[in-house]
Amino acid sequence: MKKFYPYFRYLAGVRGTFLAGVGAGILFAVASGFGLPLMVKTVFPLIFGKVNPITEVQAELEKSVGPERSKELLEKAFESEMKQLEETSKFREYVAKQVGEENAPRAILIAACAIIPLAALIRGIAGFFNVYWITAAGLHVLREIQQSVFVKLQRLPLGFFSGRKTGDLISRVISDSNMLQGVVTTISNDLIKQPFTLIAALAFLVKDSWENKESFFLIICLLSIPLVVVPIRFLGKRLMRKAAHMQRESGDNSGILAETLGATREIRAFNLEEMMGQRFLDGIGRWTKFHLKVIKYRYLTPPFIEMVAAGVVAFALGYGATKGLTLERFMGVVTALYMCYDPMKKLGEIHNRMKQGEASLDRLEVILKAEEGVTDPPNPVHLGTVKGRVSFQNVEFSYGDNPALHNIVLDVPAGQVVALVGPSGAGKTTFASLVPRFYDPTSGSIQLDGTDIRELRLKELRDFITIVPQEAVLFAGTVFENIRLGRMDASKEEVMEAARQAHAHEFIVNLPQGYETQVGERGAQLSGGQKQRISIARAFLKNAPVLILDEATSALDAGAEARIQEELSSLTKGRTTFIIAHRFSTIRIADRILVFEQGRIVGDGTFQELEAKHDMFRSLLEMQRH
Ligand SMILES: Nc1ncnc2c1ncn2[C@@H]1O[C@H](COP(=O)(O)OP(=O)(O)OP(=O)(O)O)[C@@H](O)[C@H]1O
Repeated sequence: MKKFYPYFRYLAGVRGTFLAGVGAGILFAVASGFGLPLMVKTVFPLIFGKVNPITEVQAELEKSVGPERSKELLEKAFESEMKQLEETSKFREYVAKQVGEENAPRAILIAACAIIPLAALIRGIAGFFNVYWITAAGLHVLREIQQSVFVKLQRLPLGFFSGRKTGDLISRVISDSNMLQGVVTTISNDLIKQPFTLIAALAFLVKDSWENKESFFLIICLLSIPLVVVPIRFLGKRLMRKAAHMQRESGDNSGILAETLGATREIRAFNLEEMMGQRFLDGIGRWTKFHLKVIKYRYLTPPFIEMVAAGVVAFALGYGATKGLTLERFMGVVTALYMCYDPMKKLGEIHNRMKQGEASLDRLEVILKAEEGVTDPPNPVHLGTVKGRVSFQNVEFSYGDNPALHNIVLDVPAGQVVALVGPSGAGKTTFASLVPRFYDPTSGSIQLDGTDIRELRLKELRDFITIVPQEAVLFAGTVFENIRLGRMDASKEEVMEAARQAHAHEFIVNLPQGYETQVGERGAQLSGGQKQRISIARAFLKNAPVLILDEATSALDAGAEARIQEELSSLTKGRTTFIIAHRFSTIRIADRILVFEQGRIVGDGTFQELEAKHDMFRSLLEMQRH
């Protein structure tokens, strides 16, 4: 339960609804725990007054000892029953006066019977509003949690994602928050009503004990509570462990599914269908196993509590019979006892559901409590515009314990086009990732126009930088919307102009709905070259002073590639550009080339300079040419 406390602050936005729900819950509880036993105790004598054993005993006594003495004796033995009997008689007299002696029994019967649906109505309405309002408040809290998780996911450092499966993260956001939603709804249903019903029923038993100067029922009820609580706690702990396993398996299965859906071609090409199918089947098997364990621990509690309750009622029955209890009192007490155990049973279920919810909350908190790493500075510097000079000063960087860059010292004047070359794993991508602060250097600093980039707001810094990734990333929506992502306030003309610059306009207007054509998820309905052009148009539209270009390794046909190269080189004009270069042609258009090897810059110069004196560069060129 403690785990949920920090999230109660989200209730602030729905305080009124929550309090109304609590109020309705208390009304329901009092109507159930106190009202029902009281009703049973008072309505039954009205209906079955004639067969009431006290009235029979009274008649017998009156015959033998006379009315005065009989009243005295009965009052001593059945103090509360006599009072009630008196009230009942007064009520009868009153009704007789109103409707006449003849009609009185019928009127009383109708009145008494009417109390039952009336009480049910009050209880029902209060119960409904309790569930409705508390659920509304609970769902509000859940929405806030989901929103925080989503916002947090967008702020987390890239390192957080590289160690995790996307499917598992999706499962945390969707399945675990759905689980929490289920918990919130169940808890809303019972969390307020049940404890108060228990208290109200106990209050009835206290009142009964007080009036009858005998606390047997209250004591056995109180004594049996630990019998119920201990197993609830024991089973709850196990349940939480199994629920955590179950959710983990669910995350793994989502991982397998996401992987399979993301690699449909490769799976077919390598005939991996059977292997992936088996993996998924094994995953579902494990999930089913843990799910069954969760069900076992969750549903073991209610029968156990019912057994205890039935034992206590049987005990009460035996005791009542030996002590000559009146039927009304006995019925009242048994109803109150039932009203004690039913909430305990439900509270047991709540406890179990909460444990299950805690397991899901734990999984969500892995995201919510993860360190953000790259954050905005407390007092950001505002630059407005920049020319685009980029400097690295003694920059070191490691992925955890894995060093990736060593002592990078570099000054790139505004507008220079720099190609990054080197063998695979040399650190080119890492180097380029530090400029938009996807990661911060482990030591040293990077400056933009002389200002440490960590002093700028992330949003401002990233507004100065355009990234054209290896593979164009398109989002579901129209072609127009996809280009406009470069600058959300761009006009239609500006979007079209950017498309012209990227030589995309021609093919776009030939699409079925032109700029309004839906690109499909991840641009599935466009060719690789078309997607790249849209991505380049987006970069033209953004028009940022710094450009990071990750050259595509997957080759298009020679003609398309040459044209895309053309557009890319026009995109680099006037911008400080870092190209992660894979092609000879690109390396040629660069003003300057940096040669990377094992996280160090081992060569820095123009194409001609490096070709003349840098062995490694020459061997890289050789590899390119063949
Ligand atoms: N997210 C990551 N977590 C841990 N290590 C990483 C991560 N990304 C890269 N590395 C490691 O850092 C080193 C540099 O990788 P980087 O991707 O920067 O090389 P690269 O020169 O761009 O390679 P390529 O040309 O193959 O893309 C490599 O040893 C790589 O294994």
